[in-house]
Amino acid sequence: MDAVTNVPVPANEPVKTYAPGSGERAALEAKIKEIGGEQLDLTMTIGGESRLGGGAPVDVVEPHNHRHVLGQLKNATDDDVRAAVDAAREAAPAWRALSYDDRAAILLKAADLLSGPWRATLNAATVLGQSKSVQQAEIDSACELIDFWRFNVDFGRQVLTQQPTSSPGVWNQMEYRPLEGFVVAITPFNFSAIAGNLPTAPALMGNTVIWKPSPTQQVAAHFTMRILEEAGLPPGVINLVTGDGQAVSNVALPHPDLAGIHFTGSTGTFQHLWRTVGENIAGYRSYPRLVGETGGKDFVVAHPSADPAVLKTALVRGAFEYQGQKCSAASRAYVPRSLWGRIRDEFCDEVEALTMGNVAEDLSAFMGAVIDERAFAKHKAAIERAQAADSIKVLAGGGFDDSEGYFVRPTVLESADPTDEIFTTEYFGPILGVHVYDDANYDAMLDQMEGIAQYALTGAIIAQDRRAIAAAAERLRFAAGNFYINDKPTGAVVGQQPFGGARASGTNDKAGSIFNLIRWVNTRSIKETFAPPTDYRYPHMG
Ligand SMILES: NC(=O)c1ccc[n+]([C@@H]2O[C@H](COP(=O)([O-])OP(=O)(O)OC[C@H]3O[C@@H](n4cnc5c(N)ncnc54)[C@H](O)[C@@H]3O)[C@@H](O)[C@H]2O)c1
Ligand SMILES: N[C@@H](CCC=O)C(=O)O
Repeated sequence: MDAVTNVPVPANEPVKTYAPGSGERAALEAKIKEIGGEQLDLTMTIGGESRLGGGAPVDVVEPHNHRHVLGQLKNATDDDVRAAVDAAREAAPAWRALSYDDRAAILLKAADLLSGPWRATLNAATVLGQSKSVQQAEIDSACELIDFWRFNVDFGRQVLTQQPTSSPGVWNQMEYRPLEGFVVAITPFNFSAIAGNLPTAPALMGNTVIWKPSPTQQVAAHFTMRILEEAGLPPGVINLVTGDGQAVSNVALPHPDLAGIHFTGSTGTFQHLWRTVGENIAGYRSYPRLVGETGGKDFVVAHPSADPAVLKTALVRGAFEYQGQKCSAASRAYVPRSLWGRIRDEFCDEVEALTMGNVAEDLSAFMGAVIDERAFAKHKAAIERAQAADSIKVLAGGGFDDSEGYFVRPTVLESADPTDEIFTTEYFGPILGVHVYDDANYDAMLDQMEGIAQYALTGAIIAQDRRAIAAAAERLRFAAGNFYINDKPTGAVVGQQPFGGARASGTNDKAGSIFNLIRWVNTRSIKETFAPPTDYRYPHMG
């Protein structure tokens, strides 16, 4: 039974349309009604047992209708996290003793369950809990998560096949052990796919995990855990703890068996986690692997040769889909004066016309609400500052209303000062800063914008002149980990555009790729000599 197997060849999950009258739309509507009509107990799962955390309760609400409570979680306490650490350590020997194929089969089954019977549930949870439009939910909680699970199985297999050469009389092998200890996965609110990928990628490579989702993503995280259980994930392999993460910081991060952190979220939180590890560095059994994908100040650069319709579409979709709450969202644009004069009014009219509302009731809406009160306050403050600044013109949007949901209108700000904070600060909302440059200053503009923000996540060049494209690609080589030519800077697809950025945007280990999975193994080189020497003397000794 020790055959070296091939794993199924992965292909990207097709995106369903949810057109009016379609079967998938009817199934989604029914699930939205069902989940929206319940009050869920958003439990932890520790050692396979579901129970509520021991700390303060947190209501999880619909962002577009914040009086409606979807369920309640309780913050995990230090004792809860200690129990999760114990469960992860207990489950580790049996989990790593399973073959790669056995572990992979669980993720492949989870992908099939999500592609079929669980699709409407996870999409409905993402629409309700994170205020994604149906189209944005489908590309995230269905397609991207299915892709992560199927493609990672193939990428992990490729890691295992990397073997050294052997000279005559010797057999050299590379063994891929899991890390010695447990991995902590801490996940953001904005992508159900990222939340599902971060704990399962280390688990696939044989590690056991403590998973701490964002409270505002907990409804979808809750169902993700149920899918993994139905797929056969043994108890203790992934232990879900709920809440704000304080107890994880207190208990799991300084633990001697912390073997790695798999994080996606803000730059500030990642730096806090890294600092905590640094402060405890002498106490660990091994150096913890730190993998973190964080913030962005993503750009669209337009050249005078750009196709105006391509530019407008890249800006509208890139900046405002999912309310600009993608780490990849276009939040600054550099447009030549000649082109801006031609597209500005039409572009701003399109932005003003974008539909925004209760995405769970109106499946045709383009946008929903921003995630919570804190995000709303941040965006409101940024817009009010811009409205009060002489150097900034508010060209579109500028409105906000939190009476029913946390609604912020898609907003376009123009400033002649390319150092203003609208070009440097991640607002993580539907706010786009535009700087208009003189056509003759293309090169100088590239030099200025290259390093003005601390991030290097995504960026796009919109141009038809090949020399202009080449100049942007070269000068902005280190300004983005994902670079797009004549496309929006969002919407990376697993297996096609491995995703991640550098500088303050993260460790760039490219989620959903072989480079990420390599971080979750600890290699052992084995040399076997078939006819070992029996005399210590070398020929030159005579
Ligand atoms: N580069 C990427 O791939 C990528 C993808 C998605 C989101 N992001 C970034 O994520 C951010 C938005 O997500 P967010 O608001 O959920 O980020 P966040 O940093 O506020 O939270 C991320 C996670 O960290 C947890 N957390 C916060 N403080 C903690 C602490 N002291 N100890 C332990 N856990 C703690 C949160 O509860 C959450 O689970 C943006 O900056 C965005 O750019 C980056
Ligand atoms: N991978 C996603 C962004 C994830 C961050 O929020 C994209 O490419 O748009």
